[in-house]
Amino acid sequence: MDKNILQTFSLSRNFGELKAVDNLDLSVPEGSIYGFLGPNGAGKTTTIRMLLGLVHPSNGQVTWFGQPLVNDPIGLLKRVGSLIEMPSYYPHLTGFENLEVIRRLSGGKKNDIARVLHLVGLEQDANRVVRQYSLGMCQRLGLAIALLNQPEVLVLDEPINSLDPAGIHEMRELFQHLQEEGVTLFISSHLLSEIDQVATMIGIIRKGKLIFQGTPSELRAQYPRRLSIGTDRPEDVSIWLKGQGYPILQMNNHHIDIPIRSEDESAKMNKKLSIAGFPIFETRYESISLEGIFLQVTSRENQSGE
Ligand SMILES: Nc1ncnc2c1ncn2[C@@H]1O[C@H](COP(=O)(O)OP(=O)(O)OP(=O)(O)O)[C@@H](O)[C@H]1O
Repeated sequence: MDKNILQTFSLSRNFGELKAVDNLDLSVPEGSIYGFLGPNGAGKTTTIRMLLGLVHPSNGQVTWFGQPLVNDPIGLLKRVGSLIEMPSYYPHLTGFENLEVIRRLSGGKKNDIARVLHLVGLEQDANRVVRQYSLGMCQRLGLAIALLNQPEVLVLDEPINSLDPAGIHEMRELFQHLQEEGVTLFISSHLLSEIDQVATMIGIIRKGKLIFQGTPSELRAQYPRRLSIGTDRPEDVSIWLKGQGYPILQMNNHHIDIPIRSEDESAKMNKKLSIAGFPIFETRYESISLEGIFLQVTSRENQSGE
């Protein structure tokens, strides 16, 4: 897992005044499932387009398999499969026939189709027309197309977006299956919860900048705890907390959760709440979910930023 299959060095892209991607240094280890995370508009798609040579960087560079993309884009990208947006299929043709069209165009081998249908678990439905496919099945067909030329890496932009919970679950299992088959996966998402169970590496971007890169356990270790505050006046308390610079992780009729880094910070917060005179019936200092951490990291950047 030490070798990096993909790296970027100070990768940047400006659109006029906007720094859509700002000095990004990504390292994607071979064999990993890399979760590339960020809120909407953070710059994920622009980054992915640069990785695939579809958009020119304003600065910096991309290396695939240790070689600069610009040196041999065709040769290097042959080894990379991608799914950026839902491909347009022929709805009146079957899944198999849609794959056959692409295979012929790309000059692949006939038995490649059976291989990819098996990989994505679409064998049973291969002979149904695509207009009868669910969204999840369409996504899997897209993956099958991306896998046709036996890529060593798959780059997927928001592949789980808008799938139902069962579809999300199936897609996660598929990612793990592909990883077991030796494929490295680079997957973007705006929701950590979609891929936190399968990602072996996480990169988080916010406003074009990389604000975290590491394993899920490193992320967890960096942002370990939250304070759950019990109160009958959650609205007032949340306004006050925001004024103190705290993002709200979660709020309901009786509790507000905020991120807290240490017991000391927790004790200070207890004191401040009491001085402010809010009716607090309990405070609990507890573990935080990865999703909570993601919200914390991205919203903290939001406050300290522009
Ligand atoms: N061709 C373009 N011209 C001008 N601005 C652009 C262009 N493409 C992207 N942007 C801007 O760059 C920023 C990053 O967009 P990008 O699509 O990369 O983000 P994203 O993280 O993929 O978000 P989403 O998940 O919403 O697609 C946004 O502010 C977007 O409006």
